Amino acid sequence: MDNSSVAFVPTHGPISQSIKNESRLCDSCPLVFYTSVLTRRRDDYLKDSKYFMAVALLAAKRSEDPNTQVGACIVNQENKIVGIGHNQMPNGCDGKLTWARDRTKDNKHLYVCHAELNAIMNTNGADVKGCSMYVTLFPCNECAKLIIQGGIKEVIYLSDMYEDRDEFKASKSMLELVGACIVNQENKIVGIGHNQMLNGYDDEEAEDNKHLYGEI
Ligand SMILES: O=c1[nH]c(=O)n([C@H]2C[C@H](O)[C@@H](COP(=O)(O)O)O2)cc1CO
Repeated sequence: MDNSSVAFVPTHGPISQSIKNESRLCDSCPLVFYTSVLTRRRDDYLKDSKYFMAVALLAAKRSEDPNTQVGACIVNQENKIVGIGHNQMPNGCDGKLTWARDRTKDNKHLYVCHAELNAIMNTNGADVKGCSMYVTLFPCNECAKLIIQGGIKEVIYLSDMYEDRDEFKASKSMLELVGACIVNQENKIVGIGHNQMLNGYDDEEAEDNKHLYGEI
């Protein structure tokens, strides 16, 4: 028998009990030969887009912001993660600056480094050109500039809670100017791909590929 396609499962424990009917005992060892279930590819594995957004969500958990935690995960064209970031105070300023929101006084917005900026800075020298960014909150106008100038081809985001604000309208305009928009109204995940970097990735294709972003 070709052992490369066979999984061994101990005869004791709940799993062996549940599969016994489909199994036969090995003559020479106290293991159950189990060939029919554990050699099949499972369908319920974490797909790429969900995994990368989950990484962004996990990164967000590291943020000390008392109001909004944001995470970002940059993925290259080989589907490898090249940068992860969350919103945080600049290095060395931790605990020394206010997290207050009120813009009329000393406030966090003057200091905080956004998740997108940190993800780009955390790439350890990797080029972000042609990469995709998974981010838990739609990028502001300043982050959109970084994304565009860095050559990131696609932004996939979860929340668009500040969509009515001017910074976010400006951000969307800039990203739309350089790319194609993919909208999945149902689960609020939207991708914006930069046309010139996606080689013929047009609106129709984008529409067809909506399913790629799935549910998170
Ligand atoms: O794209 C973003 N990325 C990002 O990291 N942030 C950070 C800055 C703040 O720490 C926090 C937003 O705070 P608030 O929701 O209280 O205004 O999220 C905010 C945005 C959107 O402005």
